Amino acid sequence: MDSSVTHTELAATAAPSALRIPRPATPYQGDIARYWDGEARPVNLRLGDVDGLYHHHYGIGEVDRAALGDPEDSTSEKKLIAELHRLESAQAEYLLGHLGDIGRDDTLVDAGCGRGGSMVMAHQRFGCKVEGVTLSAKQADFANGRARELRFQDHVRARVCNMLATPFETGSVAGSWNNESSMYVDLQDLFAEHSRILSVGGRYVTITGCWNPRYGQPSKWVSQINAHFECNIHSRREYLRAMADNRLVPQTVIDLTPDTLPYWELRATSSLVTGIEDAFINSYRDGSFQYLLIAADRV
Ligand SMILES: C[S@@+](CC[C@H](N)C(=O)[O-])C[C@H]1O[C@@H](n2cnc3c(N)ncnc32)[C@H](O)[C@@H]1O
Ligand SMILES: CC(C)=CCC/C(C)=C/COP(=O)(O)OP(=O)(O)O
Ligand SMILES: [Mg+2]
Repeated sequence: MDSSVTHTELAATAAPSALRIPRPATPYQGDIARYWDGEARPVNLRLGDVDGLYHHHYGIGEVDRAALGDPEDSTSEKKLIAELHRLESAQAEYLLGHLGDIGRDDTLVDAGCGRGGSMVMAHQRFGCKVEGVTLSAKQADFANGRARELRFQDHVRARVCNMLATPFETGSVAGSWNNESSMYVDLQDLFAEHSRILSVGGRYVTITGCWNPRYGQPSKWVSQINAHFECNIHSRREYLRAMADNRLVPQTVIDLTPDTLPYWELRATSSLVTGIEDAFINSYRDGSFQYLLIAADRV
């Protein structure tokens, strides 16, 4: 990304989203739309400024200590931001790697697309069309602005739309995903809509935080995360039950909890902390909260 163009300038150039729904379906969705319309955390914008891929999800993988250099060095903050961003982009690549064989003529759907970083990565990886939906007009405008910047606008499009009621034709989608966005909706409703738009044999993937039924009930840390993001974290059991009820049969379930802890431990040392780091670290460590990838086939 041209380093002279930062997110602020870019957002100013984004044309109004041409695709808006009249209003959210529930008062809660109106609150979530306002949350994301108002979100401008440095931890998200400074990381996205590294290369123009703006994420609202967390990282996985080992920290590259060599890339961090000397903590006393004047460039250490910049290197730390780049490393956190690398881990967040690695998470998106990992999700995309579980979509299976996607061709250039296929369509993918990013359900809860944020500022569109994963959509750009999906188009770069598969050459296909990528449709994104978000409740936030600001996020849709930003994502479409980035797509124009990259001249991807013919293949990457975000719209303001409820992921539970999308305009996509039944059976028209080869792959779809929720990247840290399933905790804002009812899972039966969510998987019914993914099952509708996916072709038979299509692939659904989610990376999500979920509370661990072995712990018993949501821990206080999980409650803190819910309050911080105004979301409603589901249990691992609910995911698998709602998928099975909607013709989505898990092909892979991977516990990424050990893989995301290094990201959180590094983030907790940065100047970009938001105050939620301890809740994630403590809940991952005490086993009450898990970070999962689930890939399922539409049968
Ligand atoms: C934590 S962000 C994740 C964004 C993106 N998946 C990423 O990985 O960067 C959650 C996203 O879910 C979207 N969202 C929440 N509820 C939604 C709904 N009912 N319909 C569409 N989008 C929704 C929000 O607008 C936001 O873009
Ligand atoms: C795993 C769970 C439960 C995630 C909840 C959804 C969420 C808000 C993700 C990160 O968004 P963000 O990147 O905007 O958050 P932050 O500001 O903390 O980086
Ligand atoms: Mg973030």
